[in-house]
Amino acid sequence: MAHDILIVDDEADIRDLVAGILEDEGFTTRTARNSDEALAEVSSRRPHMVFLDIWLQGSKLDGLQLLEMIKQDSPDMPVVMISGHGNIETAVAAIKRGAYDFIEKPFKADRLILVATRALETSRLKREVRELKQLAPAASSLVGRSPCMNQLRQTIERAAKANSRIMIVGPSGSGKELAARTLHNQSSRAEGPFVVINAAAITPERMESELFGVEQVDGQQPRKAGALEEAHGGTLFIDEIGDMPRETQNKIMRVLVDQTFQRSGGATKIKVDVRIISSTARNLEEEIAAGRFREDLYHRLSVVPIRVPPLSERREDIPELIEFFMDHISATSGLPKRQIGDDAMAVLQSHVWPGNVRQLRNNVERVMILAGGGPEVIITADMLPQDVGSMVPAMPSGVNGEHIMGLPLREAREVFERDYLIAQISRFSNNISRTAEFVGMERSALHRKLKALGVN
Ligand SMILES: Nc1ncnc2c1ncn2[C@@H]1O[C@H](COP(=O)(O)OP(=O)(O)OP(=O)(O)O)[C@@H](O)[C@H]1O
Repeated sequence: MAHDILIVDDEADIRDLVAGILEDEGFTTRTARNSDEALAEVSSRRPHMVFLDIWLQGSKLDGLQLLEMIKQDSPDMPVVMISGHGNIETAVAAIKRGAYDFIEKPFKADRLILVATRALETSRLKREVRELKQLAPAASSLVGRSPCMNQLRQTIERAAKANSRIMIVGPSGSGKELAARTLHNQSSRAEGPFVVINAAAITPERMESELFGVEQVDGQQPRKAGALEEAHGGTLFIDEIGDMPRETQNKIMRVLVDQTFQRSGGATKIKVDVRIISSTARNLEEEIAAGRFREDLYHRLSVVPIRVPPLSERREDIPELIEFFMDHISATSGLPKRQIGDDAMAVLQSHVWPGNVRQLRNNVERVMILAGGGPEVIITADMLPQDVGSMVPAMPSGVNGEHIMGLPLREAREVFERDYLIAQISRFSNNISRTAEFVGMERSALHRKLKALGVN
């Protein structure tokens, strides 16, 4: 669809000239002679952009006043001011009030077309960013209200304010990168860049050029800026720091001491202001003991250590995470949301989740794709991916276990009751009141039952 451009000018010659040039380029144009006509055009159908004369002789509102009216109603619509010779100061004032740019009379056709194309492109990009932000709240919010997640959020909030280096420790897929992003977003560097480098995914040979950049062999210009340079004024997140080669560890140590480094193959010292957040799923103490990681580097990087707990320590977050992922996946892929039946939720909450939140998310997506049907479909336990259902260590062994068949009924029932109750208690994170409510017993009766079954 051709872009629709409104041209507001009291001079017929200028209106015709601008309209002619833009129409030759394939734009659709409308014209207005004064502020009343302009406002009527805008309210009849919002144009994609406006060219607006600063003076507007014989009009109720002058260009600046009209600009303010338009911006109040449509803050994202680009407005380019047309200024007469010697009006530059007014044009600058217009930009301060939200105009995208200005062109000075007399102008060349090329300049007019360039300004229009850029303004429309910027407006499109802004709209896309806004839409993507709406679609992807997932990128920056830590979901979960379990005590350990609340504690993590509190620690992040405190640590974000300080400028100190942070080491985030936690198993794979538990949310270390998300925690690092949250730290960055809550810090005074939030407006600066957040650059990620994954030490496990980069070969030792490439690690230095990725971090420090590469100098052009024959000239002064850098051929490639490294992650440290890109992160200037912001945060550098080094994922899986335990996998960083020893040689690079030595170099990064030097950066930490005086915040300067040299590009690969270069001699110039580059000074940067970067906050480093690192993460590891490995036990760095063991890596230090084995001589694979520098102890002094560890102490420098781990001024504030933060632990992200595995999902198995916060099973009560699972329903909220599932809801969150369903919303997100449904918004980004168009798949309908589903309802999770009680039996399926019990299995999902009892599963060990070695791949943590990432694995949970992938399984939610798999279920949404494979379930078929619409939002009315209720996911039952037998519809879950097989490896989820079969890897539930806390599920009653009496249900599928063979040994139950060798027991008399009374003892088999005891085995079942014990395993069933242990599984439910673990699912509710050892909260007896919530377990009692779910299994349909009084709290005191559940206590007595557990005592009789020998469960502590
Ligand atoms: N608390 C949470 N709330 C919402 N989404 C989460 C949460 N934790 C993790 N995720 C999501 O799970 C996925 C994995 O998280 P992330 O990449 O942060 O984990 P990680 O610990 O850095 O993993 P790795 O060790 O493999 O690098 C991401 O899609 C992330 O958005």
